[in-house]
Amino acid sequence: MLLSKEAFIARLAVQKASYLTRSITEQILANKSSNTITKEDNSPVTIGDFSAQAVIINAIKANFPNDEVIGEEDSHDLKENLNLAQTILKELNKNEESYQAEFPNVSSVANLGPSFTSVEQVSSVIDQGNSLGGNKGRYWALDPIDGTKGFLRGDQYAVCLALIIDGEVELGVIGCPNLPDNLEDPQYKGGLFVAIKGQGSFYSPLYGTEITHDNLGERIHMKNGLSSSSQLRVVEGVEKGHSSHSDQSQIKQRLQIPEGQTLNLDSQVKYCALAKGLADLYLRLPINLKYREKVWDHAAGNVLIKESGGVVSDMQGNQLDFGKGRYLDSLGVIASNKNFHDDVIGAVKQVVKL
Ligand SMILES: Nc1ncnc2c1ncn2[C@@H]1O[C@H](COP(=O)(O)OS(=O)(=O)O)[C@@H](OP(=O)(O)O)[C@H]1O
Ligand SMILES: [Mg+2]
Ligand SMILES: [Mg+2]
Ligand SMILES: [Mg+2]
Repeated sequence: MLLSKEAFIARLAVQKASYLTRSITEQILANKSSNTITKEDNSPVTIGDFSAQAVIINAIKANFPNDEVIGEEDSHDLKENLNLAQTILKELNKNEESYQAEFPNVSSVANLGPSFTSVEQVSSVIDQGNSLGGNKGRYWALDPIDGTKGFLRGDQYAVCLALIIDGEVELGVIGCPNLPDNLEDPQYKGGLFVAIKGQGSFYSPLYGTEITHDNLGERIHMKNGLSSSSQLRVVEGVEKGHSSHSDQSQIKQRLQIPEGQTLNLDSQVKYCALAKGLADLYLRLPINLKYREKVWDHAAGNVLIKESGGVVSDMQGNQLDFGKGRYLDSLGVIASNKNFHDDVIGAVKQVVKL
C-alpha cells in the first residue's frame, strides 16, 4: 500500500493530539479558564492548539525528517507568556504518560518523537510548522485545532493533518473528538477519519482504537441515489464571521432545500459528516471577497470528500489548488454529492455576483 507508513504515523499523531485536546476541553469546561490568547488577526489560540501542533510535528519530524510542515500556529505569542508555555509543557508530559498507559504497544511499533523537556524545545518544534508550501515537494498541512471557537464552546472541532505532494493532497487524517457516532444519538463520541488518494476513505472510533498499519477502519462513502436537490442535507459553519449565512440561505432557497435540513457544525467535521453520508452538501460562501482560505483549513477534508465519492470546488466550480503556498487562491468552498454539484454551482452564480 502506497503511503502506508505516512498514514500509520499520521493517524497515531492525530489520535495522540486528539486525546490531549480532549483532556484540555475537560479542564476548560470545568474551570471556565481557557488559557486563551488572541492572535494578531483577532482569532483565538489556546494551549490546546499549541500542544497539538507540538505533538504532531514531533511525530512527523521523527519519521520524515526532510518533510516540511505548513502549520497554523507559531510560538511568537508564547515568547511573551512564559506561564502559558510552561502549562503547555506540563500538558504534553501528562498526555505522554496517559497515552502510553492506554496504548502500551505504540512505543514498540512507532516512534512519535522525543519527550519534551523544556519550553524552548516546545517552541522550536511548533515553529517547524513554518513551511511556505508550493507546488513542488512534500508538505504536511496541519491545523492542530480547527474550529477553535467550537472547541472553546465545547462543541465540534477537529485535529487535521494532510500530506501534499507536488501540490496534490495525497493523504488526509481528521480526528473529531466530539463527533457523535450517530448524529441522532449523541451518546458515543469520537471519530478518526483517513483518506488516501486512490485508496478510499475510512472511519474508526477515535478513542480506544489501537491503530495498526494494515487496518484503516471501515470504508465510508457519501450518500448516493437522491432524486432531487430539495433532498440535500446541508452542513454549514456556526460562526457568522466565517461564512455568509445569508448567501447560503438564498442558495438553499433556489435549490428548494427546506431550512430545517441544515446542520451547523464547526470545523472540518463538516467534511467528515459528508464523507460518512450524514449530509450531502457543505456550503462555505465568503463574507468578504478579499478573504483567502488557508491550506490547513481544507487539505485533509478535500481528499476525504474526493475519496468518498464527492466533489469539492471553490464557489465558481474550480478545483482548489493546494500548491499555491499557505493560502488557497480561490473564493469559498462547495463540497457535495457528485450528481448535484453543477446545480449547486449554478445556484451560487445566481446569488453571488462577482
Ligand atoms: N473571515 C473568515 N472567513 C472564512 N474562514 C475564516 C475567517 N476567519 C477565520 N476563518 C477560519 O475559519 C476556521 C474555522 O472554520 P469553521 O468551519 O470552524 O467556522 S464555523 O465556526 O464553523 O463557521 C478557522 O480555523 P481555526 O483558526 O483553525 O479555528 C479560521 O482559519
Ligand atoms: Mg486558528
Ligand atoms: Mg482552521
Ligand atoms: Mg486551527
